[in-house]
Amino acid sequence: MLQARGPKDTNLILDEETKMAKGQLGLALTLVSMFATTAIANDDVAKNTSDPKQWAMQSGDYYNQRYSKLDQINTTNVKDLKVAWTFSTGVLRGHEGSPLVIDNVMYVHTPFPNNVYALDLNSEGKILWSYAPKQDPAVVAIMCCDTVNRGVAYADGTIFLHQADTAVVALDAKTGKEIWKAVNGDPKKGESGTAAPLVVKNAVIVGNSGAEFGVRGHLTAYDIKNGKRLWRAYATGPDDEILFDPERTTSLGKPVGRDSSLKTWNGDQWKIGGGTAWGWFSYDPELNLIYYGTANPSTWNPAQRAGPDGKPIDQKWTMAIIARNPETGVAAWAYQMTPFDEWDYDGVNEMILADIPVNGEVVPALVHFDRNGLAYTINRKTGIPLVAEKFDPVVNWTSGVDLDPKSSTYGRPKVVAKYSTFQNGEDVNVKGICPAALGTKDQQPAAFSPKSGLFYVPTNHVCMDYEPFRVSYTAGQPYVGATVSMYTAPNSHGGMGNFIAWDAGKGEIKWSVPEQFSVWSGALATAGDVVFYGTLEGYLKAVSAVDGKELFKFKTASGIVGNVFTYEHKGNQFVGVYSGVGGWAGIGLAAGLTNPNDGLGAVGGYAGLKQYTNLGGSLTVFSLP
Ligand SMILES: O=C(O)c1cc(C(=O)O)c2c(n1)C(=O)C(=O)c1cc(C(=O)O)[nH]c1-2
Repeated sequence: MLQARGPKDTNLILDEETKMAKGQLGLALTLVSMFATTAIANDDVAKNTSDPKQWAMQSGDYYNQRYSKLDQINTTNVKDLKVAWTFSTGVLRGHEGSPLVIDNVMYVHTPFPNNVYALDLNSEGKILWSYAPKQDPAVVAIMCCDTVNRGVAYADGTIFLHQADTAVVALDAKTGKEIWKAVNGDPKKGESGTAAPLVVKNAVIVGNSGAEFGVRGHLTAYDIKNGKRLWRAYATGPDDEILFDPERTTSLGKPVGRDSSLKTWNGDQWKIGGGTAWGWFSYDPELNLIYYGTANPSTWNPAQRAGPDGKPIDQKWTMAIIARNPETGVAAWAYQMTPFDEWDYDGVNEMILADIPVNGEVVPALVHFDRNGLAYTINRKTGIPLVAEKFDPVVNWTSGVDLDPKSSTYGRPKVVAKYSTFQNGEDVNVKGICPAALGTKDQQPAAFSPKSGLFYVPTNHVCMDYEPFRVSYTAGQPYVGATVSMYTAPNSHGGMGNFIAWDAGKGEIKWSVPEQFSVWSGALATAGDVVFYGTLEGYLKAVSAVDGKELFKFKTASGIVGNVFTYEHKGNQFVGVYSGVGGWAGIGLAAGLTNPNDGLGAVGGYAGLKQYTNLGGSLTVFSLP
């Protein structure tokens, strides 16, 4: 069997092909180029993530594989797992992400108010320190999809926290003392922070949230030592602000040319045009590229975003995967999945890097399960899409992606007119669109096992009715412009989710486990051939990596929207997960909403959840007896 590679080679020289022609964009790029260096990955992150006994990054490694080489827990004994210990976070609402484990210390974070705890694993989880940020609670009102936080990052003895109010804070991992704090955005304009930071070399990289408030999306790098801003790359606007080089940044293998974003917007709508970066970031040390996706264009009402001729217009670079140099921020390539979005299919889901066979040839792939229901296998060096297939058969808004390089619609999805929500500018309630706005998959990250060669994907099986309405922009106020109602995918198994295994070389589902609710928890694959995930009812489940057969389940205190992680301590393998129902799917319970159209349509769709679980906030850790 083909062995896929993990991240390695931490000190490579900048790849000639990915070096951007700096200076051509004028002063801004000349300035960012001053920060270019030749060493690449953060050595400490690379060292810690290569030790399977630790869980040193939210995604397990730079490749976002969420795979552990630990194999003490395997398909035979996983049924014997017992709760080893638990920890109450003292906070209710959605608990996303996971703790980190470095040098026998576990770093636990919470949703707003974003408390952090350091627990000493050598002293039965004794609290070494805790950090409670002071934040204006007004920020809660501008968080679209619950008060979630996807976890802290660690490098060089420092914990990096990205707070709800956008502050990026560096804490001394030994003492919890604040080292520096940077302000990344303005909550008064609707900007917030939920995404986990990524540390590459001397930079901590963070995105922003708020595309439901007309926020202009950006990705920003801060110096890990002092919090000084190194570069900022917007998703929309002039070339020197999106850090695209017209001649060297490519899309579908060709230079993007001048004003690649500006010319795809009507007037200056790009200034309130969304494209936030609130998902997961990955990094290839060899190519020296970071990868991330951008969110929806604002507003959700497509008629308000039509071009000057009243026709659809792309709104670049929202809804796109972008590969950037981590030292300069300059883009190597970009690929837009859903031009002129009409359904809120944000493109932010994780990019999993793996070298896998596609059409008989091993390629450096980036695999991305998009909200729009298509799974993309892309050459991560060139940005050329190789495979784009539906990962849920109910997806109906598109008949697929045109992958013919000679075609005038190369790289674009073919939209099924009936499910377009842009009906000649009229506000029509378009029914039966699959998937719903929260996509076939949302923030819940998938895992990849180099052993099986398969991707394990937590998915949503939900459809919607979508009725656009006119909305005017006021800073800091919702700028949504559509009423959505969500419901279980009709004519199927009756549940709102599936947990699937995916062959990304072929673009095929290998097996699929039906679930009653969307699987809003991140998966973990292990060398024990076991795959773990949590459910919204609160089960931690273990299934066989080979055929998806259920091997273990345990009902935790609250619904699970966190990501399963694993580590080893004193010779024993532990598996843990946060419980605490919430996130967009659980917003009804988390925020106490009952009107079915509230929570951007999720309240009605997931109303049944309250029969199974309740609010919580705890960590449950399992091991073999
Ligand atoms: O456009 C944005 O800025 C933005 C931010 C967030 C967020 O930060 O949590 C979500 C979304 N959009 C979104 O579209 C979405 O489906 C979503 C789900 C969740 C969640 O944590 O369950 N957050 C978000």
